[in-house]
Amino acid sequence: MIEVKDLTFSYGKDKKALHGLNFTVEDGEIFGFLGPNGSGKSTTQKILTGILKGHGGKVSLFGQDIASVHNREFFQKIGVLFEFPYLYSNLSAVDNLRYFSAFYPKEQLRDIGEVLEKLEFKSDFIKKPVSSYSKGMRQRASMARALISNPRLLFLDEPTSGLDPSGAVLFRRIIEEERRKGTTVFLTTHNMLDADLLCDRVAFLSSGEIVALDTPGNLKEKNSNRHIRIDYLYQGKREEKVIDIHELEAGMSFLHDEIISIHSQEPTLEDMFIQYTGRGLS
Ligand SMILES: Nc1ncnc2c1ncn2[C@@H]1O[C@H](COP(=O)(O)OP(=O)(O)OP(=O)(O)O)[C@@H](O)[C@H]1O
Repeated sequence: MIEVKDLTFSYGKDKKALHGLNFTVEDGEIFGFLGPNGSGKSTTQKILTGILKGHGGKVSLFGQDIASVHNREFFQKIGVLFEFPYLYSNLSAVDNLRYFSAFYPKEQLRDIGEVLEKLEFKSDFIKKPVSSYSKGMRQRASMARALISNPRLLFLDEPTSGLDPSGAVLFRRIIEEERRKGTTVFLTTHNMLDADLLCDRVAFLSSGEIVALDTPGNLKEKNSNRHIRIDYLYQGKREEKVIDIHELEAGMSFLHDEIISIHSQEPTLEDMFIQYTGRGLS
């Protein structure tokens, strides 16, 4: 679906933002693109969606080189939810969606009411201007804009930002539903939970370079120290012990009266990111 080969980009003469990225995103995959501020995520996303011109290397979407496509049909297959505001703030959610729907063939469109309902959009706000919405309602309207055209490829930038926990769960469910339908998703995020729960594979970006690319499970497993923490009671006192997972096969060979809990100390995706890049995600 997406093929990126030796992708470079410079802002002006001396500001090199991307240093030769190589990756592919398969059809129907949720691909996570993770990196701290300034690592080059937006630059990559803008190149992939045709907003930013003048890159080096090759970027193909749907088997076509992005540098040589100019037709509307190509971009009609793409849906985007970007962080910068791209809704008309003086229009309501419905009027925004009606306006943007006009750019797509009728048979491709979803029903505006159904999409807003799926996103649990509060009905009192449907006709109020976007400028009066909370961040969460704005995010729902933006997601509706991304989904209204039934895209085959979705670019989502921080989709759960500004949502409360139940809103984030709802959005993750919707993104998974899209995957089940066969939609390919390119997800840019700082949110490690989203990346871990949703992504088939993730790329870690640092200073314009991909420093790791694999499934979240493999990234954690490859680097796991395979330790287990045991909390237990001995002679009326609470104690804690960290043992290697293989020691467990010999049983609980230390003195104890009662085991309280056992936790595997698997690294998180964020631990892995820090290990690969030496930096956190903020
Ligand atoms: N318009 C611009 N002019 C000059 N330099 C830019 C411009 N936009 C981005 N850069 C630089 O390019 C590099 C990559 O920036 P980019 O915005 O792609 O990073 P990012 O990972 O998306 O960061 P964030 O998480 O803050 O959005 C940074 O060093 C940034 O300062």
